Amino acid sequence: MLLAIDCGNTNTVFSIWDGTEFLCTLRTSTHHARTADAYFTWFSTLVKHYGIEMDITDVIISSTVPRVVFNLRVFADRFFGCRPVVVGKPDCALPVQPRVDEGTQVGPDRLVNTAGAYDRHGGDLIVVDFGTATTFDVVAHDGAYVGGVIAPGVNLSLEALHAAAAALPHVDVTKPQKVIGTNTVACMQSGVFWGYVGLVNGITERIRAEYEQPMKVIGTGGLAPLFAQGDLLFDHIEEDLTMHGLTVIHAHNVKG
Ligand SMILES: Nc1ncnc2c1ncn2[C@@H]1O[C@H](COP(=O)(O)OP(=O)(O)OP(=O)(O)O)[C@@H](O)[C@H]1O
Ligand SMILES: CC(C)(CO)[C@@H](O)C(=O)NCCC(=O)O
Ligand SMILES: [K+]
Repeated sequence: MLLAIDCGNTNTVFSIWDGTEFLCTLRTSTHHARTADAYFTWFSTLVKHYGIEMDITDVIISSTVPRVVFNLRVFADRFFGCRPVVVGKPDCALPVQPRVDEGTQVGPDRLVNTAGAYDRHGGDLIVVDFGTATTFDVVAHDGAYVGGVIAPGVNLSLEALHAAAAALPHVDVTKPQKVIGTNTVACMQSGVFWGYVGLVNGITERIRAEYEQPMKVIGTGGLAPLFAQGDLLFDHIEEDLTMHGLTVIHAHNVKG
């Protein structure tokens, strides 16, 4: 069985893949100081809770936070006796090499999303991921990552408003009843919700114009379904896209 680990700047997600389906998906906050033993205590407790027969032989890691990789390597080695595949490291092969400016370190999560989306949909795609940042990844006809867009994340924008303006409270993102807010919270929610609907619409439209080929738009990340309520933003929404991409890259490395 494969353990796929996706470390974002905010959350780290573990998923167990038995070759056919994901048996469970576990989420914790990302902390570089968490030790291998702490990961295992948390992980084994939840796996037992869900009654899963744990038989992990392989581990693959994608991390946008370089510092967490050390303890995750120790975790894989100590508890599963394996050397993990780490996306973005020289010894991890990608199905297709990215085509970007020399010296650019593309976020591993974007490479993983690219591999997962190309496997399911073929090329000429825009993948929109609502994580700590909102990213747009352009996937070429042959499955290469060829660039994209990085915008501030939804929760980050709300936090920035709260942090910078004394009278603005902390609010959660949601679809507001009306565009014209009649209280502070409703005004902030409208700004963020309709602002991001406009951002996604505007950027995908401009990417399409620049790319000059028909493209499909795939939404992923926890907030994709919420924003899809605002407009026809996506051709598909796939919450497990990053995890799927990890299984694709792992299979590519085992085979290679
Ligand atoms: N299934 C879900 N339904 C509703 N909200 C979700 C779901 N999964 C995650 N979220 C919320 O959506 C937001 C985005 O989650 P997501 O996992 O896509 O990115 P993140 O963990 O915030 O960022 P990163 O991956 O960069 O660490 C988070 O606030 C999270 O709490
Ligand atoms: C943009 C984020 C933070 C999104 O998780 C991540 O992909 C990252 O750190 N990227 C590095 C820069 C780049 O992708 O061009
Ligand atoms: K993510």
